[in-house]
Parts: sequence; C-alpha cells; structure tokens
Amino acid sequence: MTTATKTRTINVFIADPLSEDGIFPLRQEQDLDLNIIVDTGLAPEELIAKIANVDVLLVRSQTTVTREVIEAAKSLKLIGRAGVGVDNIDLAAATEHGIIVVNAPDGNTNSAAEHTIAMMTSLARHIPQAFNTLKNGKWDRKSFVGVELKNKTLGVVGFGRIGVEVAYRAKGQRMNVMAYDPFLTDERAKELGVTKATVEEICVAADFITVHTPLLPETRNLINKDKFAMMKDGVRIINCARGGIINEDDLYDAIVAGKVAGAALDVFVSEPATDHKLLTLPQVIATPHLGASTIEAQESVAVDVSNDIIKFYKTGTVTNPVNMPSIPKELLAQVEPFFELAEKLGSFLSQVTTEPVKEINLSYAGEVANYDVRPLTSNALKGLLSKNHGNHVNDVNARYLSERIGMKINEHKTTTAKGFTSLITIEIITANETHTVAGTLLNGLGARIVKVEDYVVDVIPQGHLLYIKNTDKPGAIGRVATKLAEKEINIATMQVGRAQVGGTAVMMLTVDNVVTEEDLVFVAQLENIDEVKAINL
Ligand SMILES: NC(=O)C1=CN([C@@H]2O[C@H](COP(=O)(O)OP(=O)(O)OC[C@H]3O[C@@H](n4cnc5c(N)ncnc54)[C@H](O)[C@@H]3O)[C@@H](O)[C@H]2O)C=CC1
Ligand SMILES: O=C(O)CCC(=O)C(=O)O
Repeated sequence: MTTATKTRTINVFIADPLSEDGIFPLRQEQDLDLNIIVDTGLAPEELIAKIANVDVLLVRSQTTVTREVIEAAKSLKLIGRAGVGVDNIDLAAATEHGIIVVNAPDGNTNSAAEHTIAMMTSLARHIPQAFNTLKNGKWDRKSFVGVELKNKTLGVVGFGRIGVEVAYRAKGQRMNVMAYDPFLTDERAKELGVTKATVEEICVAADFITVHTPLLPETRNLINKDKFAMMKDGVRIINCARGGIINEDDLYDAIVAGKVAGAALDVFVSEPATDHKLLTLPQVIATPHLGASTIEAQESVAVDVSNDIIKFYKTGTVTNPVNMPSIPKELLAQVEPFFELAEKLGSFLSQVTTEPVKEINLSYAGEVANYDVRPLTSNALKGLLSKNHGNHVNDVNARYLSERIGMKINEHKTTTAKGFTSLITIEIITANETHTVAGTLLNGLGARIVKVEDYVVDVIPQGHLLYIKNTDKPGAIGRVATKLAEKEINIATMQVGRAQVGGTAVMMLTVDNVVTEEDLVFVAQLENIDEVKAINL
C-alpha cells in the first residue's frame, strides 16, 4: 500500500449524500492535500465520465460501483462504503484492480436494530395502516386489531451485529428468541439467552421472522416458498437487511394465500422500489431503506470511513478492510515488522528464476507462527509478482493475481525455528526448478537473508546483490572479485557458503552499482563459475 504526504493532491469523490459532520475529519485534515468533491445522484455513465482522476470514491448504498466504473477509474486506490453492505460494489473487480474497499460495519448497528424493532411493532399493531386511515378522516378501531409481542417467538436469521442487537431488544419485549447463524456457538447462544436453531426450525416455530444476513449467493432467496410452506399460519416477516434474502414473489404469494399475516420491508431487490407489487398489499408496511438513516448512524459511518481514508494515506493500513483479511490492530502490529522481509524474499525468488511459478510454499517458524500470517503471504506474493506486474500488484490483489495464474499457495506453520526467534522460508516450484530462500529479523539489526537454497548466508536484503553458484575450488572468489573490479563494480559485502568441500558453493555479494547483463556474462565465463544472477531488492 501507499503512504502519501502533502506533496500530492488526493481526489476524494463523494457520490452519495454523507453526513457533513461525519466527513469533518476529511475537511479538517492538515497533513494530506485532500480535494473533496461532492457530486451525488449521478447516473452510472455520469459517474464513469467523472471518475478518471479520482483516488478515493465514497458511497452509501445508492451508487452502484460496477466493473465499468472501476475500470474507468484509472487512479482509484480506495472505495469507502459508509455503511455495512457492500453488495453495491463489484468487489471482484475492485480486488482485481488492487483497489481496497473499506466499510463502516459498526456505525449503524443500533439504528438498524431499532428500525427493525420499530417495523416489527408497527407490523404487529398496524400502525402505518391505522395512521393512514385516520389521516383520511376515518376513526376505524375495528380493522386494526393487532397482536402482542410478549411471549411470541421471534426467529432471527443471521446473528451478527444487528441480529444480536435485535435479539436484546426483543427479549426486552419479553419475546422468546430463536437464532440461526452458521457461526453461532452453543455457548454464545446460552450467554445471550436465545435458542440456537436451524432456519427450518425457526420457520416451523416462529411467530415473527426477521433476517439479518448479508446478501450473498448463499443467502439469496434463503426464505422462499418452501420455507413459507413450513411456517405457522399468520407468521409475520421483517426484512431490514437486503432485498432478495426473502424471495419477493414467494412472499407476495404467501401473503395473498393468507399464510403470512404481514410483512415489514425496508429493503427491496431493486431500489428505489416505488412501484412494487408487494406495496399494493394492505398487509405490507414499508420504508425506503431507512434502517441506517439516523443522525447518529450517518455521522458515525461517515466518521469511520473518513478516518480509514486518512489512515490509509498516512500509514498504508486500514481498520475495516472488506477485500483483505481483516486483522485487529494489535494482531496486525505483531506481523507488520515482517512485511518488508516477506516482500523481499518474494522478490528475491522472482529474480532467481525465469520460469512461471506453479507452487509456492511459505513456512512460518518460531514466534511468527503464533500470528495471523495472511498479510505476510500477501507481501511475499506481492514481491514475487512485482517483477511482472510492477506496481499493479499490491496487498489487496497479490493473492488474487497469484491464484488467477494458477499458482498453488501453501502456508505452513511450525514452532521450531532452528536457532532463530522467527524464520520465514519460501520455496517456489516451477516446471523445472525449485528455489528456496529464508529470512529472519535480527533483534535491533533488521532483516537478514539467512539461507539460499541449501546454503547458510547472512545478507541484508537490500540494494544490488550478485548470487553466484560456483564449484568449490581455490581461486573462484578471487577471480570474481578481480573481474568485478575490472568492471568498476565495487563489492560492499561478500558471503560464501557451501554444503560440502569441493562441491557446489554459493557467493552472495552486495555491490554498489547495478550489474548489467553484459557484466554478468563476463563473470559467468570465469573458470569454475556455474551460474550468476543479479538481484535488485
Ligand atoms: N436497512 C439498512 O439500512 C441496513 C441494512 N444493513 C444490512 O443488515 C445486514 C446485517 O448487517 P450486520 O449485522 O451489520 O452484519 P454482520 O456481518 O455483523 O452479520 C451478518 C451475519 O450473517 C451471518 N450469515 C452469513 N451467511 C449466513 C447464512 N447463510 N445464514 C445465516 N446467517 C448467515 C454471518 O455469519 C453474520 O453473523 C447486512 O445485509 C447489512 O447490509 C445494515 C445496516 C443498515
Ligand atoms: O447507506 C444507507 O443508508 C444504507 C445502509 C445499509 O444498508 C448498510 O449499511 O448496509
């Protein structure tokens, strides 16, 4: 990732209405030169026409960030979503282009949970319908007999941030709560006082069902006609998560058939949904995607994404990544010191082979094995791919690009580090070759390459290196030194290693100048020199 200072203007394009208080951190930022452009309500083609020089795109849920938008955005580094759901962003396209996507997962949880409870209560007591009748001058007390929430069973499908908050509030209404989430453990269910259940068990037992999952291929149409068929007659349905989790046609049919007594919807498959057949049914109450529309939530999500933008440009890391492993700050701090080493080892290997890498084995040994090493693997892959992808490869897309070219990535952890506190060993396998390099961080002394193939070395992974394989015979070292001197290449350090006397040996030299292809040929022609490679780190 990049870090920036005031020397470069960063164009931040705000494409959806965001809280002015929420973007205050961006407005008052002094160290970065932020050019904030607010231009909302654009049609896709209008956004495409304006996005070429945008570095950061900020959206809520109205703007759809398509592949076409991403491809037109030649300078885009970061997309900020002021909210939770990122189904309006083409994540695959963003990842492919190395664009980091961040969201604000916590800022609107309360508001969405409160809205869900408001919708459930309104549904149970027909509040919107009764209000409409009264507004039209009719005092009708017979048509709107509701049901109590107390002692009813609420089924919560998707028990993440919002699902849990809904459950807390429903328990306050003395409801019994059943919950389904693939990650819900027995202990957590017990701790929260809910009954852990399957979706089917919820369908059979619940009086009210509310969904709080993201919209994913697995959750699209999660509640469909088969599920409605299992439900109690008179069940009530709430969706304040995403249109499409509940199949809209099947819901319509279930309401018309009298199976479902009513539905409260904040979200629709296609928004804005002003002309939807569900809205023609008197049993349906709806709001236009207002779950997060509170002053507090809007300020909070905008502050969160604004802070992440600033953090990204100042430190190269973010707090809420969507398309990178999300690692808590404390845990990230443990692996950050190894980032550069991992990248250099990857880069080293990319320069010792000319063949495409089919498989990479990354071994993390010692203390480093206790940490989340996924970012280290990304850095190693970034180093490995940068020879061919230049600065198009970054932490976001390194793994994606590697997998796209069919590379098999294997991570291995072990506690024994052969005398080092931590050791990272990377092996690459091509059609005809296998190469290995290992590195460590020496306390107070920084990164070191400590092993190349089978040879023990001690080299600072920096600058211009010469990696030479030779037959272990007297004179080889002297001949190399003399030839380099002839070419006016100054040797800074030299390491030699060998597996056995008279066998193959290696020399690792750091030199002060770039070694040209022509110079390499001269060295390679020397007696007992088998192979010479120039490596720039
Ligand atoms: N109406 C609105 O304005 C708002 C809507 N939302 C939406 O609410 C939803 C939930 O948001 P959060 O609770 O913040 O997200 P979250 O990520 O904290 O929770 C989602 C939960 O769904 C679970 N899940 C994933 N696949 C599942 C499956 N197949 N079956 C059951 N559970 C599954 C996950 O394990 C996770 O625990 C999202 O779709 C989000 O976009 C969020 C805020 C406002
Ligand atoms: O921006 C909004 O108001 C929509 C919020 C939302 O749906 C989300 O955060 O997932």
